[in-house]
Amino acid sequence: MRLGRISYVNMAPVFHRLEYDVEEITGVPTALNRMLLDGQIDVAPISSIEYARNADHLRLLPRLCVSSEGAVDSIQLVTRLPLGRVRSVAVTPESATSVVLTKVLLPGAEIRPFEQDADARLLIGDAALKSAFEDPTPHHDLGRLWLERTGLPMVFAVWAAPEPVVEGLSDLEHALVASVRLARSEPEKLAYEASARYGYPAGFLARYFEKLRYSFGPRERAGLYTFLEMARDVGELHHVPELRFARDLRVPLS
Ligand SMILES: C=C(O[C@@H]1C=C(C(=O)O)C=C[C@H]1O)C(=O)O
Repeated sequence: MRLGRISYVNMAPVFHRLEYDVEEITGVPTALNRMLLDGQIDVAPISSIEYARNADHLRLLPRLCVSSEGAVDSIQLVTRLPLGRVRSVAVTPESATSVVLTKVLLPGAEIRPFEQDADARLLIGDAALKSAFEDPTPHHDLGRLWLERTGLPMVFAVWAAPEPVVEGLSDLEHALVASVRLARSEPEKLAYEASARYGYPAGFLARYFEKLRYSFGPRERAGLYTFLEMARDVGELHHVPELRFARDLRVPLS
């Protein structure tokens, strides 16, 4: 099975002790989004907005997502201006969901390619973590702004598989969930190993992993639907799809 892996430290808990035979295909979110839709990967964590745009031929893993309830640390809008005065945002090419989240939260701002000058810059993943750690310019955490606006968690990524789904998908999901559980039960080991691999201080990473959520429960699903409705309202989605899960395929047709 070809399994996508986001090239950021946010995947460390999911792959902490993954006991399943997979070929790992690593990339930034927009690269994994494209590879999954092109059929080069069997299952991957992809940007939640990209799932919604292609929901009619994808199935979701029901137990996993990448979300936060409040500050996430790794999705940052960096600007010297007060947010209310930001008229343009240069966005990282690695993100799909957070670009739309920026449009939802700052509907008046123009979105520009990363290379261009703008009032603010949108960073995600390890670049956002590093910037929040090193750059004294004010950073606005989009997970926190989303919670203040809606009272809900923000779902950045979901695990999706193209239909017909690859065999063994629910066993893989079980193995991913077991890895996250084990990671949660030994947070120091997780933080030290992730620190050795990704190069951030272990204590800093331990705090980061506490903010990230991987279980895809009712509150996360409510947060996702709310985000998709708001994405539709700003013209970034034609319609809000039903969330269709891989598990549903097990129900016998009769
Ligand atoms: C929390 C994160 O969420 C990421 C944000 C994504 C996006 O904006 O499209 C996609 C995948 C997630 O890994 C992060 O990587 O920092």
